[in-house]
Amino acid sequence: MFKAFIEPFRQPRPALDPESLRSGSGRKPKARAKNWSGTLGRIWSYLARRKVKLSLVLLMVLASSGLALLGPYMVGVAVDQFIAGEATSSSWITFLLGLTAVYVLFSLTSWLQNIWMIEIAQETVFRMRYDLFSHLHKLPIPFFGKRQQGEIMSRVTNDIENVSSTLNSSAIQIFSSVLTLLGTLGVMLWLSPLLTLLTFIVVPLMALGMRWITRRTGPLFKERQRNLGELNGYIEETLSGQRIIKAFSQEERVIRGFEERNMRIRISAFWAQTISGFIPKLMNGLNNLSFAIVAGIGGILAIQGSVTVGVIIIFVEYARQFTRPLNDLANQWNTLLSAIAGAERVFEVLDEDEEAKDEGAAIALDKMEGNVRFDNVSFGYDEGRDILRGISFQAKPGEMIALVGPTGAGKTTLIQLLSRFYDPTSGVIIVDGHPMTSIRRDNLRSHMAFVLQDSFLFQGTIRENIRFGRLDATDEEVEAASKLANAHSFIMRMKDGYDRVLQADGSGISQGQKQLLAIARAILADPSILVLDEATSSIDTVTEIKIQEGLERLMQGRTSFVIAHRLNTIRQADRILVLKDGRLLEQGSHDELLKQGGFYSELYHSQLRKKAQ
Ligand SMILES: Nc1ncnc2c1ncn2[C@@H]1O[C@H](COP(=O)(O)OP(=O)(O)OP(=O)(O)O)[C@@H](O)[C@H]1O
Repeated sequence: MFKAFIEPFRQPRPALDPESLRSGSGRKPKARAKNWSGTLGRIWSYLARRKVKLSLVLLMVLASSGLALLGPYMVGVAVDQFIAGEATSSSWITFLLGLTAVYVLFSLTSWLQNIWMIEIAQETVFRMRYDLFSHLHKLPIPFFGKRQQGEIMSRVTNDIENVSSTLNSSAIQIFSSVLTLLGTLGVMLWLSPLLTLLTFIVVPLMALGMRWITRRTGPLFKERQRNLGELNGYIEETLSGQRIIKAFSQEERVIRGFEERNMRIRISAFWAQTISGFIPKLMNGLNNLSFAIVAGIGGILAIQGSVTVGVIIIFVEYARQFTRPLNDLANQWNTLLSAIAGAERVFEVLDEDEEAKDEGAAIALDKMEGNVRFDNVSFGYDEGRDILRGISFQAKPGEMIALVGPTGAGKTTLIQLLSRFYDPTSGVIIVDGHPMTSIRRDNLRSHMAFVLQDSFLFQGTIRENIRFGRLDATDEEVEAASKLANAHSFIMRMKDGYDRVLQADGSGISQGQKQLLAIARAILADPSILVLDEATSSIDTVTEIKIQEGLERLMQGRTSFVIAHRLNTIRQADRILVLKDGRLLEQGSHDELLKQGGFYSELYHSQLRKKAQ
């Protein structure tokens, strides 16, 4: 009967998760935090926004930990009263009602602490995620140039998720485990120091046993993780390279490769789990040993009269109870470390300097003529290594400027400066008579549009993708732009027409069609300065003519910078800038440059020869 009341307090002992044993007693943190206190302080600054609720949570944790101790204690006291013959029917009823109240309150306080903490944790990560995402969009382009996209993604998703799950459960669990351990120890010492010593006699054995096992399973789990990582990489690689695999009939070989890797996981996982499977058995065995010691020696002490039966019952229950927080602590500790390391990685990004603010007196131009002058401009991504050297040229409004040169010459870099993703290390870029740095970035970019080789499409309808050029454009304007871009007819042939949903990776639409959409988008944006990156990939002649027509319409009346790969497409350019090793080697019209008989003429003739072959 008493047992029925005690049970609710005895939370199911978590069988140690073999996964968590990879690094000893808990999940191995991916990285250790470098600045513990600083990071904790910053997490606190988020949590502190909900001080009142947080205080309530702490109060509930205190209450539930206390109630978890009170239950077994009341049972012990009642047993002593019963043995001493002091129990009356009214004291029984009081006891039963009291125990029921303790049980109900325990559940209530545990429930409240959980839901309030989840609320606080979710709000905290909501804000962190928001801060991180909005900060990411204020960071300058060089930040992205130096990092892998996947790595940044992992900070917004995995690292934040790590903080979230730790705040949700681990933080409370660690706090309540410490409280329960200290409380249990305190009450036990107060009741009987000797029985306390006997109860805890098995703890060093548990620690030694765990160490012995985890030292063996740790490397096995690591190996399994490595094998798993290898398998995941293999799956990703073979799925993305599916066309090539099929084209070269390599399916069998790929499946054999998978089988080998799959088998390696099977073997390492078998040993890791078999050996770590001993842990719950060991814990159980030692727990029972502790139980037997307390019951045996406690029984002798009870016969001698130095402790009561009630005290033994309390000890037996507490002894069963204290392994839970011990296990919890072991399990949660590394999760906590990993979350702090995750939070640190999030704060690292938050500490990155935003794109420099525009100068106080920065101006916004209502209209841009498109007059661009580079005046002795030099630039390098890394200090001391110039990529562009002393570039000077002028583009008058409406002119078409072509950039040519071998790969790595600096054509894209020049465009990056024009868009002010980077600033020159020396020299100045003048737009419509104003140094570029004195024009507000957003204003400058609003007068520009880009049609790049690999035009980016968002997941959404064709209409939405075109409207990205000007968000307030009407449906009619979107269609008019598409007609000018030569995109309308292929859109209308598609199922759902303008409402056809495109995938972010651009699947379901050809490279040429993507270019036509990008041209429509740029026409809609109606920019003064255009940047075109000519497609290198082969596109069928009909589409190429369409693209060319669309581009010509787009370029009319705008200053255009065209990165050209096929020299015959830029013969009509007003000026061709020939770049080589970051220097402006030659500039002039097609005919002028051919007459000069320099590098351009060499390039042009070599392309002609290749075509003829
Ligand atoms: N983010 C970057 N950080 C450091 N170096 C870079 C970066 N981007 C480009 N570079 C280097 O700058 C040089 C010029 O590159 P850029 O992309 O401007 O050449 P490009 O003329 O456009 O070449 P391509 O025709 O192949 O596109 C190259 O040596 C390249 O390695």
